[in-house]
Amino acid sequence: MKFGIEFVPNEPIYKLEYLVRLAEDVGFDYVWITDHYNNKDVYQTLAILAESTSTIKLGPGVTNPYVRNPAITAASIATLDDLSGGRATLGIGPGDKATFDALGIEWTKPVSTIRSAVDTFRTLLGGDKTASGAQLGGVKAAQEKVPIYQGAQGPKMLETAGEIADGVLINASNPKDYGAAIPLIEKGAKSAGKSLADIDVGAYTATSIAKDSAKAANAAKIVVAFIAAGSPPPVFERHGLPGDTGAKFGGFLAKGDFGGAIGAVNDELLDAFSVVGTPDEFIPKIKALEEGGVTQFVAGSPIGPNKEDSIKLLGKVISSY
Ligand SMILES: C[C@H](OP(=O)(O)OC[C@@H](O)[C@@H](O)[C@@H](O)Cn1c2nc(=O)[nH]c(=O)c-2cc2ccc(O)cc21)C(=O)N[C@@H](CCC(=O)N[C@@H](CCC(=O)O)C(=O)O)C(=O)O
Repeated sequence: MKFGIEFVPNEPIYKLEYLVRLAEDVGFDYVWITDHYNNKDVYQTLAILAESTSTIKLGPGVTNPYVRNPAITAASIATLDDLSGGRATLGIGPGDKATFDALGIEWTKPVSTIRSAVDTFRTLLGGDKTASGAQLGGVKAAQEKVPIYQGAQGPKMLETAGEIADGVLINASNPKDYGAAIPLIEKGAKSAGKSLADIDVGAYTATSIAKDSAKAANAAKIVVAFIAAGSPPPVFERHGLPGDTGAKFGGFLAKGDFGGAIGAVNDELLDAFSVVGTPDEFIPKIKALEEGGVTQFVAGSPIGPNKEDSIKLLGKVISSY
């Protein structure tokens, strides 16, 4: 099992730099930096992280092909790869509606747009010219092939990821979600003459680890409330949750009733939408994901009540895994 960690670049860069160096020291293999227009710029953040680390692989987790032209993303990734001595990875997803509404960008044909963007990345990062004549001249990726991961949830996106990407990052924390996703990824891989073994299946989980189980659970509740509010009905069905779960949490959050939302998160919801607990409680949960076909466990927000302590505890999990 590989281990990744996710950070949202919305805190002082020196703090993020410290936490990522700590993650590298305790044994994480990947760091993924989220990309939303209203946070710090993902590539400037990654450049700083590249300078202050030496082994951890790093990249956007995930950017999208709408806010930046794919050729600009390819140049940014080639620059990151150059800066980091060949440690760049590229996480690409269809982006989210809230972003495009706020920026007045039309969100059309996400599957075809991702497909075309990945084709452009592979052409430019490989040093070739696109059909429209774009070519990277002043910057070249350090490594032969920058791995491209696709952020995906929907069935078509999952199948596309299996077909065209080297890895997939799935916003899900429970083995039941991978039971549904993996056959689609495998179908896509096979359609491209690959096998599931060629795809790094990343579980982009809502993680919260602490020495005290209850404190770990409490730190995850608000994140679980947002995930529940944004999940489609088939997900609730898969987890045996009431069909109105999304509307219930959507209602709390729309009113700004975060206390009500947190109070309504029970153990069933925590189990469905997060990985929480003490280090000893974490190991069997990661094992269950691995048995379900996950090959990279990504510790996503909130990570725990105290990020620094939780990264150290995750280091214990990694070293004993
Ligand atoms: C578009 C959407 O795909 P999805 O994979 O479910 O998208 C949900 C999320 O993955 C997407 O919003 C991501 O960008 C969210 N996301 C992030 N989004 C961000 O904006 N920033 C981030 O940092 C970020 C991180 C992240 C990490 C992991 C992860 O899994 C997702 C992450 C969807 O609806 N897909 C459906 C329908 C696809 C569709 O629209 N099909 C049409 C059009 C087909 C065509 O495009 O040609 C059709 O069939 O006609 C499907 O896959 O079946």
